[in-house]
Amino acid sequence: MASRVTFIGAGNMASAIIGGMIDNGFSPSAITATSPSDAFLAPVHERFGIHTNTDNAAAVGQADVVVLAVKPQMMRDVCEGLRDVVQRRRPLIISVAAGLPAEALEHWLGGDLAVVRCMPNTPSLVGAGAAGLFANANVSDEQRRLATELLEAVGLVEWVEEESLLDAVTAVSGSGPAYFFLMLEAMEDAGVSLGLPAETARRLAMQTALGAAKMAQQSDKTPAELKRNVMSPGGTTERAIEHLESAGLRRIMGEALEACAARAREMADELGTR
Ligand SMILES: NC(=O)C1=CN([C@@H]2O[C@H](COP(=O)(O)OP(=O)(O)OC[C@H]3O[C@@H](n4cnc5c(N)ncnc54)[C@H](O)[C@@H]3O)[C@@H](O)[C@H]2O)C=CC1
Ligand SMILES: O=C(O)[C@@H]1CCC=N1
Repeated sequence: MASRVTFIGAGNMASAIIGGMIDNGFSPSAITATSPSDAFLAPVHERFGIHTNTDNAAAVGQADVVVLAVKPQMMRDVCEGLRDVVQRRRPLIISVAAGLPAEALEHWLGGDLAVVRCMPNTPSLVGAGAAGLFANANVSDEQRRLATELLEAVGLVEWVEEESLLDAVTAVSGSGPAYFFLMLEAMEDAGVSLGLPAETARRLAMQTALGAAKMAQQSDKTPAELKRNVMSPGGTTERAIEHLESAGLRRIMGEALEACAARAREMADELGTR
């Protein structure tokens, strides 16, 4: 891709996307990341060989795409500091911040801009990300293709046509890796309680998660059917699944994802954008 991409912020999410882009053949020389402190920038420069800059506006001066990857609480100040250069240059803006509406970002950046809101996740770092994207009315088909190309370099891209659905995407896939990491922790602990060495239990749990996800992706059966195929009548899996169901796992997952989406809405309210 010939486009020059500047990341404002060089933390977990920016590093995950940058790493995935480079693994997928994007040129490090077309990527710049910014942060107020060199302490954050030195590791990403060493790791990825990209340009770095402590001056956000200078880094945006050459960019075709600007990825806003700072904490939501900092976004307003960051955007207002970029207003002049963004209005001159008019790059495609892609925000990965949870909660913040495209309209607020556009307003803070001076108005009338093409803004894509993206909710990615950290497995982007290993090329297995999942991102939900929403485009405001100013985004052209060409810019949609550009955003798709950029995010597809690090995984699955799903566009949503209603912005409010990004809160649901946050609940399922944005925060989702943490639920599976929790599950891995719990399965390792349970394996250790049953006598396995911790490393063995961890490797078995990780490979099982990977295998189950791959099977679910590749099979034309639903997860419910695949689950039933593991459950021999009167066997071991049936006993474990009965326990999870009667302990309310489905209800707990539903409540957890609802709490997650509610927090995304609350964050937007706290930042005075709704
Ligand atoms: N961590 C995750 O799994 C996900 C995070 N997000 C979103 O990504 C965004 C970033 O989150 P993380 O990467 O986890 O945070 P982080 O704390 O790891 O990174 C934030 C970065 O912003 C930099 N920064 C702070 N002030 C700045 C400024 N004035 N100018 C330029 N850079 C500045 C920091 O130095 C740091 O490099 C958030 O808005 C979050 O909602 C979205 C999806 C998943
Ligand atoms: O926890 C958070 O707020 C961010 C957004 C989605 C994943 N991490």
